[in-house]
Amino acid sequence: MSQRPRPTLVPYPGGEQLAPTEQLRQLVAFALQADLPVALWRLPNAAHAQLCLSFSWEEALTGLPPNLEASAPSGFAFFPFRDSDHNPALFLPANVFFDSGQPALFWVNKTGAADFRLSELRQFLQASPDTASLRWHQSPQPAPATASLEEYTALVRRGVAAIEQGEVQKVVSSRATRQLLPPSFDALQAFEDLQARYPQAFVSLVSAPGAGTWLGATPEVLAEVTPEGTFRTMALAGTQPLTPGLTAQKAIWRQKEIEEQALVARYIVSCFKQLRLREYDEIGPRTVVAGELLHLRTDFAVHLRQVPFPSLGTDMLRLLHPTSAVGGMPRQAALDFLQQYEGYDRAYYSGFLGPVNLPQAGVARLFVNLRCMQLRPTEAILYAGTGLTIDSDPEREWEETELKLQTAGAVLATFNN
Ligand SMILES: C=C(O[C@H]1C=CC=C(C(=O)O)[C@@H]1O)C(=O)O
Repeated sequence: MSQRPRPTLVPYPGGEQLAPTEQLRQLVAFALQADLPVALWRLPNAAHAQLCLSFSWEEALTGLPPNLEASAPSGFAFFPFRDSDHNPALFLPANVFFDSGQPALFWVNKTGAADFRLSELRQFLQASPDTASLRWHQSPQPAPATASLEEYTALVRRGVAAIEQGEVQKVVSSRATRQLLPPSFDALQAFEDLQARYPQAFVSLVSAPGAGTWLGATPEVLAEVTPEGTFRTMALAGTQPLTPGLTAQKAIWRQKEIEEQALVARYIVSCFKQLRLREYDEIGPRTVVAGELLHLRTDFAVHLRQVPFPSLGTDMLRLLHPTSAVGGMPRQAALDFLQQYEGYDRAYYSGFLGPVNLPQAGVARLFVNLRCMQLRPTEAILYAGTGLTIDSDPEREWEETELKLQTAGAVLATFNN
């Protein structure tokens, strides 16, 4: 990978007359009509959305998890659950970066075809383009198989049997479901809606040739390197609905969820051990709210300036994905089980995504792609999974997927009204 080029700040043509959401729409419209990849996101608890646009799709095909060091290229990582020709691992180089909190300008990173594309982009923006209908990228893969209640509960029973037989300790089964898009559906409006609904989530909308278009609001950090030089990750597992009157403080957890989450925490500790790192902070497990759900979460932090592990973020990322919150334990046995029995292609669901060195060098924010949907021209494919343990009840696991599907799915209903 090439070194980080220095960004140039460019005034946004006619930006002062436009709302930032309209500017985002224009930049997306440019990317889509030029067949280029684009990513939009809003960080947890942040006020503004950001955008990364690449001037070349070929350059986005990396095949490798991103490098998180400050000297590495800046861009947006979009990684599948399983890297394959069907679902390529992407790293969208940040040829253009736009922060809707600073709408007068955008950044340009000059690599490859940048000069030519930049003048094309300027002309496009100056011409006040019609952005009413956008042709989002569509995955070349067929829509995945969807599991009925009977099929999913059979998968859960199989998972429990594999645990009983000692083949795996925990496995996270999942399913997809298809829902027709309301005629008035608008992906950018849905992206806005998710931001308003879930201020603490990482909200994203990614559209790339070969991968299709994905929208989601995830609560799970996979790997972060903060501006203060701290590496962070979390063990998030165990689910119960946030029913009226219930609060995080009052939640009571069953043995099943406690064990399920403890396995994820133990897996993270085993990754630190593999790297021979002993100095880490561990806080939790605590109950946290994620939309209409509660989870158990343990937070891990490493102060990078106090330990001799300069590439810890990159090394941990390679060890963590896919974590036992989306695959299982032991990792390979759980992944083999899923490959054999899950019966559909997860694609980018339970992969990871987020900005790296963007906008600030040395800062990376990567999240597990949960509570998400794939958008196709007339339908949305929604995805959800549940961690199984020896005590799993199949119908209850189905119910849990139904609840998780509603997190992102809630935005579809707003277009029906
Ligand atoms: C796999 C998902 O959630 C994971 C994260 C939190 C809680 C989980 C659980 O309780 O099973 C899952 O491990 C999903 O949302 O599809």
